[in-house]
Amino acid sequence: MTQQASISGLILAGGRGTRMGQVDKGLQPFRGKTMAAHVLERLAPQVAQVAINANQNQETYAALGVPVWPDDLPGFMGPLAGMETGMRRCATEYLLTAPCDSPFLPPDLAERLLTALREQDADLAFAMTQEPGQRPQPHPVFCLVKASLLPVLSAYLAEGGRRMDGWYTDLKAVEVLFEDADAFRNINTLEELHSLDTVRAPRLADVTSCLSAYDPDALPVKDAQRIIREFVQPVQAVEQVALRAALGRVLARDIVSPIDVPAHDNSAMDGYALRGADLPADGKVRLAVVGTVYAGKPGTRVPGPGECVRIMTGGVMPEGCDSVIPQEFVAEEGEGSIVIAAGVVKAGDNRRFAGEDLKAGSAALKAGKVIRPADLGLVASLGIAEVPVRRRLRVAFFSTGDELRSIGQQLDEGSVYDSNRYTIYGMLQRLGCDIIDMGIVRDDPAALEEALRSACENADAIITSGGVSVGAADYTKQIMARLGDVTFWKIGMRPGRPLAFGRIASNGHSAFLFGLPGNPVAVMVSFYFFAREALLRMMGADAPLPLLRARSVGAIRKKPGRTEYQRGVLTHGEDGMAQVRITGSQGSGILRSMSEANCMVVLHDGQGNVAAGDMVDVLMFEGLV
Ligand SMILES: Nc1nc2c(c(=O)[nH]1)N[C@H]1C(S)=C(S)[C@@H](COP(=O)(O)OP(=O)(O)OC[C@H]3O[C@@H](n4cnc5c(N)ncnc54)[C@H](O)[C@@H]3O)O[C@H]1N2
Ligand code: MOO
Ligand SMILES: [Mg+2]
Repeated sequence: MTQQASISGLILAGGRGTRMGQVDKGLQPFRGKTMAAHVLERLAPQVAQVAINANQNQETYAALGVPVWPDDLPGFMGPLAGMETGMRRCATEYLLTAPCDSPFLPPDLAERLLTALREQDADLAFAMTQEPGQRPQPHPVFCLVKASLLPVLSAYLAEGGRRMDGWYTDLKAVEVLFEDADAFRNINTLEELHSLDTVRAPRLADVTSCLSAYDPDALPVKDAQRIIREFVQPVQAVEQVALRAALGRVLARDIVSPIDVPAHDNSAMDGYALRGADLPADGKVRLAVVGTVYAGKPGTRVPGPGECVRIMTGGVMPEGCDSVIPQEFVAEEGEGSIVIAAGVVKAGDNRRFAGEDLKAGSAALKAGKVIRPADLGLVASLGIAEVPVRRRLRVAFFSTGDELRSIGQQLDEGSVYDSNRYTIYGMLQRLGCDIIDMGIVRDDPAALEEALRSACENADAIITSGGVSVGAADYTKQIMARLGDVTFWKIGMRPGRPLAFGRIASNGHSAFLFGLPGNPVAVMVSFYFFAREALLRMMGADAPLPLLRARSVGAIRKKPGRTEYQRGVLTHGEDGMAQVRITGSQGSGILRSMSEANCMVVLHDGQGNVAAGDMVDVLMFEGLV
């Protein structure tokens, strides 16, 4: 959907929440965030900017990253006072209001209200729904209004008017019918809020029940990936950032080109612009040179038949010219004229067309793209200074295990330095997440519970390592299961067999959880093949894992029935073909062979032993986010 540049959004959160027992409605937790955050996520993509009208807890609202405006008028006059403030303060032609307790508002609200308002030349437009067999239900708080009507509303309030549908009796208002009545549903009581929260959130069992054969103790890699993919949900919040700051971020909306690129037909060569009709069929032709065009300095002279213009690469094609002969192909360059031989260039050669790179109105970049250097250049070529990106994903992580020591601590008998927190840090950093490193957590139920709860309350996703297999001192699984909807898998793969996955909740916040196995190579493999895609999905990105094909230098032993990931080094053979050899020992605790590798060989479920010379799939580490 396109952003409506002429509309400001205003979330009405100025009430006192009497029906919710004096709590601030907009700040009530609902499916992992506040209600106001849900409304903001839905409204922001539809308008140029959003503000929140709130008369209490303003700092908490401001943390959502948008301006907070209290009522300009005193005395809690209700939603109209919020609207009045919005109309006074907004910098656009129109204001669109939505209440803070309507987390399902339609994604095309702004577009449809604006279309109706303009088509019917009205002053304001608001939503209306009609359920079968019932009266039409107007929703005047979902209202698009001309900001210039402020004096009308102010006068109504000054006379003591308070009704949402009372102030516009002398104005032209249009009602716009929306099909989905649920989209306008507001949540008035805490019970309603909680019941929706539990009823609507998908449960793991709903997802796993779609698989024809589901065995958590022997789950194929593809099934685990599918369950994870279907269960996680993207964060919705969008922020505008300066172009350079968008590198590595996920584009939230399509970038539509406002101009043709290039803007004019121009020359692809330094040479002479001419009329194709003047090119000789045989022999030679002499053309008079009547001017010079530099890039950025168009000529004024329109060459006639038998004439040409000296032109530089990028120079605007003069009117009437459709071809360019590069200067080195000109047979003779004389005083004020050139000679061209037949067959050197054809009519139309070396001319670049306006809009051949991008046409005005076409999507230059699609939402979901992770922005790379070429994309920065492309957006710059359109003259666009800021781009909408999804907010960064917050990921908390910690290691579990009593044997772990942090760098700087004494390595006493039987202990090991914690390396997983460093590999996980590196992998998350490459994905562009905001990371919260929570250190090492002891194998102690209270400590684990506290760490998981705190992670859950502060992050969108949690990554832990260790404690997900069957060991005696592992409380991790118990606590995870207690805090939410978590399942424990044995995946048909090596390394990385045990994996915990699900969602946990604490104090109204929820977060997706990836409990990765403790072994240092297993943790990386599980991250790359499960967590990576899920986190990218949560970031709103579309970034599939590209596998290459390479010839295996040696034979590889492989059991059919499970996926094996072997560390490899990819080079090029004498014939120029990609070839891969396995690094030494493949034990799942041997990090050195992971560090020496530049790729992983992926041997799929059905595959058996690989003979030297067979082709295999390979995942390159370089360039992997
Ligand atoms: N009887 C069975 N034993 C094991 C099974 C099994 O199915 N049955 N699975 C094995 C597999 S496969 C793996 S992988 C590991 C995973 O175990 P946990 O996730 O419970 O991890 P831990 O027991 O805590 O640790 C395993 C191993 O990794 C070292 N480790 C842990 N965290 C770190 C860290 N942050 N930095 C460095 N090294 C770490 C830890 O010291 C252990 O050596 O279970 C197998 N056992
Ligand atoms: O598969 Mo474990 O994950 O061998 O190390
Ligand atoms: Mg263990």
